[in-house]
Amino acid sequence: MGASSIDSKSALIAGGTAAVVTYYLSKRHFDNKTIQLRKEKYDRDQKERTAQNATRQDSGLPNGVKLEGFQSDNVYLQDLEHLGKYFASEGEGIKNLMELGGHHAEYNKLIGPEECILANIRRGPGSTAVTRAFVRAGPRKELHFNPKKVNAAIVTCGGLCPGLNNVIREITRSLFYLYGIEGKCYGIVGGYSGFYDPKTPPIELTPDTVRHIHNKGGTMLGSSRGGFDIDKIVDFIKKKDIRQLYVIGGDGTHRGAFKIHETCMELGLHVAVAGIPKTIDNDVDYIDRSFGFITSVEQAQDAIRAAKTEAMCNLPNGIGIVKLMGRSSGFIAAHATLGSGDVDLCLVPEVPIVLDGEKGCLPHVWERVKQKGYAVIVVAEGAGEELLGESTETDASGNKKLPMIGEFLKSEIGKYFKGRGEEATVKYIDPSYMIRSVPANATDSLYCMQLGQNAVHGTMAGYTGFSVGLLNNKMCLLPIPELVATSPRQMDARGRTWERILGITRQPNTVETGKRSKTGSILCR
Ligand SMILES: Nc1ncnc2c1ncn2[C@@H]1O[C@H](COP(=O)(O)OP(=O)(O)O)[C@@H](O)[C@H]1O
Ligand SMILES: O=P(O)(O)OC[C@H]1O[C@](O)(COP(=O)(O)O)[C@@H](O)[C@@H]1O
Ligand SMILES: [Mg+2]
Repeated sequence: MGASSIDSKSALIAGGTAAVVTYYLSKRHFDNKTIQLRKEKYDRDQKERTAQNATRQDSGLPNGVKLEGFQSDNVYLQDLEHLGKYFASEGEGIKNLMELGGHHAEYNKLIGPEECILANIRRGPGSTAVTRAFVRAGPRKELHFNPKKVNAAIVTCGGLCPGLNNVIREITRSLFYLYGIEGKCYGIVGGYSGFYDPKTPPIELTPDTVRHIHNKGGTMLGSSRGGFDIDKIVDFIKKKDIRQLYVIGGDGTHRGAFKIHETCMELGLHVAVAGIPKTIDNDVDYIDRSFGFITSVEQAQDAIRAAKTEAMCNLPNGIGIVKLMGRSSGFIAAHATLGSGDVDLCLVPEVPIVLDGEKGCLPHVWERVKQKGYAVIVVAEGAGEELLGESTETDASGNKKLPMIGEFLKSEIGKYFKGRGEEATVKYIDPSYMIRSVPANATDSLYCMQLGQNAVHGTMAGYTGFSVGLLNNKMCLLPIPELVATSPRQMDARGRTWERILGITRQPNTVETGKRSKTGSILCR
């Protein structure tokens, strides 16, 4: 293949007429000239996107391309990277199994271009009705990949979360059963380092090997922090001829996934990278909630019930403290408090802790104990940094280590009661790892199933650099850079959730006037 025909093809692709070009891309890897041209086009696209977004933001409009034909809204569809811009489709002429009927229902709906999910569904008097929108998830008529040629890999990274196995299972089953891939599906063992660590070689995933895993907590693949070596990861992708990579993890993992996507594009590797947001902290922005979150809230309520029993039965002045996970956001603590209805004090990273005085939490606890004989406290692990100071230590992924807020509270409550001439009987419960290592409940199992299937629909259609999630209760595909830009998200300390907490616990509100939460996503509730 001569350089001139490569040039003319690239020019045609750049001109948007890729469909009429007869491609030579039967070869898996490309010569340097092709790679350079593709990289240049990718860089140009990126620059253009950034410039357009900056202009839109300056004029107060959301990012994305304005969709015409919407009667009552100005809808700006978020740009999603599609491999068809840089590579020929390998799926031409192959019918989507969804369309073929057979054991798939014929009434399956195939998603058309420009079908989208509106990000902002709130409207009020005088609303300007301008909204961003995300690509609707689901099976497409056009396949980008030929299932015969697809090798895939799945990796789980970061902390555990209920539902990881369900997602692994559903991706695997969708690849083999919905699309009939004929290549291999590799399970990368122990997080990103499993791409290259000889001590943890990949395993082969098939519908048989994943058959029973959805009933178990944890991840059959194992997970880890740290250990992201882009060159070695890409070496694996090349060596095993991987076309689709599924990365299950939180904000850190997604940053890594996007680097893999960008590197693949720069090297001319025909690979779709999909993320599936995993975080029991629920701190990935935009999505309604992350999988496993509801299960962990449910588990947290068992701990709160235990704390209440301990507090009620241990005299004098019984107080139960439950510490829950939530590094920079208190979603688990807040939702467990709301669901339980038995909590007298809820402390989260988004709202400063005041110990004493008019707005102090210690006098509040004293009051509640005096009123009903006991009190229950829920505290998120990341709360109270303003009191205890920020740690300079980090874990292998660079996440800050957290001060011992639970133990600190226990000691301060003891001192406060002593200061007022009484003993407090404080029972401290830290159920963290018991909460995130359980199997997914029914709601999360259903969610994981949808996530797994839609991740595969997305890659099969040729989308890349995307993540999948529920937005306003509809499944959609989100560009990873958007997702990580405002993650980890926090609760809005002036929002409805915190207002409800104050209603339930009747604790003093310590949110400073005028203070906004750190992340400002319009969707952060
Ligand atoms: N900015 C980043 N770029 C590349 N990889 C990253 C980045 N941040 C984290 N990672 C990798 O992602 C994995 C999980 O990250 P971590 O922060 O521990 O969990 P989570 O993805 O749940 O936030 C780790 O292997 C870590 O090395
Ligand atoms: O002890 P580990 O395994 O590092 O996990 C603790 C952390 O994991 C989490 O549950 C989730 O963190 P990630 O979403 O970053 O994986 C945090 O709430 C908690 O601080
Ligand atoms: Mg994280």
